Amino acid sequence: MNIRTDEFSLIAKYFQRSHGAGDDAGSAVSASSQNRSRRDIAVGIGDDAAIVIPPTGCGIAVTTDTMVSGVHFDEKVPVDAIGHKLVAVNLSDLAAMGAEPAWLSLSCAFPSIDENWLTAFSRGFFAALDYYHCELIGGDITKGPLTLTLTAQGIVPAERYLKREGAQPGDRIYVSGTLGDAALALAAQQGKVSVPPEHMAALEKRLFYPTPRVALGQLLRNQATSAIDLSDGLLGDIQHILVASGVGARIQLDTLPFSQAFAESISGPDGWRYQIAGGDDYELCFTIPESRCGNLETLALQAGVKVTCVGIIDGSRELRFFEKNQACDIDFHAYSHFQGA
Ligand SMILES: Nc1ncnc2c1ncn2[C@@H]1O[C@H](COP(=O)(O)OP(=O)(O)OP(=O)(O)O)[C@@H](O)[C@H]1O
Ligand SMILES: Cc1ncc(C[n+]2csc(CCOP(=O)(O)O)c2C)c(N)n1
Ligand SMILES: [Mg+2]
Repeated sequence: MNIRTDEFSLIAKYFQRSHGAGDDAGSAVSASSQNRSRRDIAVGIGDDAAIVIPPTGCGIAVTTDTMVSGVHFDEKVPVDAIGHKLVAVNLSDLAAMGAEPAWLSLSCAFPSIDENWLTAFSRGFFAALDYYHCELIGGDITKGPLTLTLTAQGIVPAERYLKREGAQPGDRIYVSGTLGDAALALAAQQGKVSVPPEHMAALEKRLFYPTPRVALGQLLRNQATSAIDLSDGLLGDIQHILVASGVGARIQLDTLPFSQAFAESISGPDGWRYQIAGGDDYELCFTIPESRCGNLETLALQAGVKVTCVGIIDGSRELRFFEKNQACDIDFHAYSHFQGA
């Protein structure tokens, strides 16, 4: 008797680990015999809920991010990149807490079943998941407008997680990597700005395949006083640190890190809009006492990314921007879903 409905065969074919993404659903094995890469999963896909066994003395960081067609991606995005980015944006939030990614749950709404789309999506999704040694432990599939929601759980030693709260006057403000590439790529795709064609691929790579700063986040557990990941743009996201910590900040716009492709595409004040207000960077912003800055850049490079000091925390409770120590007025806003709605 064939007891499968369409949803179950889709799960078996595209989301159940042991089958490999895109394999034939007919080769399904029971959930209990899955070859899981993690030993801390007692019950994975296939039961009413998953059961995970966290290490003793650790906290679990839990985060959720949704990606909606037309809002977070459009037809210009390669489908495997949608899978990659869904993992990356969630792991970026875990990185900002100093957590080690572990278990993921995926909820999907599909308007119809497109097997080519599912094959490409699951390829990007599982490649990212394997890279970060995470496991998909469950999810949900329904019919509806294309919407993908991932819940990620990560392990963090109790009391050693990072928070938005904790920045102190005098702390230096750092960002990882470079800012603005993804937002510039999106603006170029939308015809709002023109970019030299030879740089478009490098900029789009940052939009399509962001890199969550997972190793850096864990390294900062012993160093940073506060941290956040940059999804809406530094201008908006740093405000969350300032409000949570009850402090202010001065940012030096001329110190914001940029890629070569960005520098050769746009410069000066025109670029700041993309660097601080475009969003989609998925870099970390964190604060650290000056006394701990000495070997920070070397440590960060060991974690695979450069970090750059872009400002200082003060007691003003205001966010102010400077260019070469001259105050600058900023008349734009970070990314917001309901702006003007
Ligand atoms: N619908 C909701 N119900 C309860 N809490 C929510 C809801 N939406 C967001 N939050 C919580 O509000 C806080 C800020 O959420 P937000 O989605 O802005 O996080 P973020 O990390 O700044 O952005 P991103 O969505 O890019 O990860 C988080 O603690 C989040 O868990
Ligand atoms: C087609 C398309 N339109 C707009 C954007 C830009 N964008 C969408 S959501 C978001 C902030 C983070 O989202 P959230 O706060 O929901 O995590 C940004 C910067 C995009 N990437 N693709
Ligand atoms: Mg975040």
